[in-house]
Amino acid sequence: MIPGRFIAVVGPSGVGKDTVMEAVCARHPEIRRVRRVITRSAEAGCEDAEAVTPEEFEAQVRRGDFALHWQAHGMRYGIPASVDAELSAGRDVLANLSRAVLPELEKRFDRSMIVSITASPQVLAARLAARGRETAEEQAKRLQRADFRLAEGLNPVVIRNDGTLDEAVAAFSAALQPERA
Ligand SMILES: Nc1ncnc2c1ncn2[C@@H]1O[C@H](COP(=O)(O)OP(=O)(O)O)[C@@H](O)[C@H]1O
Ligand SMILES: O=P(O)(O)OC[C@H]1O[C@H](OP(=O)(O)OP(=O)(O)O)[C@H](O)[C@@H]1O
Repeated sequence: MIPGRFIAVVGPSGVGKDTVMEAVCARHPEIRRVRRVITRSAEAGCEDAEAVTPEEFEAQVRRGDFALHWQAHGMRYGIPASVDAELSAGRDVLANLSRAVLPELEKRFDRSMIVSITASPQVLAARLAARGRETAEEQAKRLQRADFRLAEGLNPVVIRNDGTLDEAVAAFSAALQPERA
């Protein structure tokens, strides 16, 4: 059985990662979206993640429950190691990762793919304001991190999402095809 791919979606806050991933999963029901574990209160109106306290998160780290984990925006994020079972069954999985954790990605999974979603700084600012999930100060902090450079040697598929969502999803779907042909 060929293992599935870990498809990592990355990009600056507000670029549309969650939105694009939701649309891609709707178009490709065979791809599983990973349910992340985050020390963020569930009511923050975000993706369907498992909300835990920092203490619970640390306990899971110590138990080796995560395939990947990282800190960002004053929170901790984890990819459950249970993702290995999906991959071993030949299913592709999709998750939003920090750009900083990508070097670990390729070491941890036999087959991985990086999709880097981009948009102009003006679009990012407008989208974060429209989303209204963070305070103005938090939005400014996220915008400062917008041009974080990916590590050398990675080979991301780059998809622009400053047009319509359908255009970005079509490009994402096309990027998946060669492996799925
Ligand atoms: N192509 C698009 N056109 C217009 N609005 C978009 C587009 N993609 C995403 N959005 C909106 O931009 C905001 C940020 O999208 P989101 O998926 O939360 O970004 P991220 O997960 O990268 O932070 C949301 O309000 C979303 O509805
Ligand atoms: O290191 P970076 O590549 O800048 O990413 C920082 C964080 O932003 C994303 O999380 P989240 O989806 O909670 O934030 P977002 O919706 O604002 O992108 C991503 O999963 C990281 O945890």
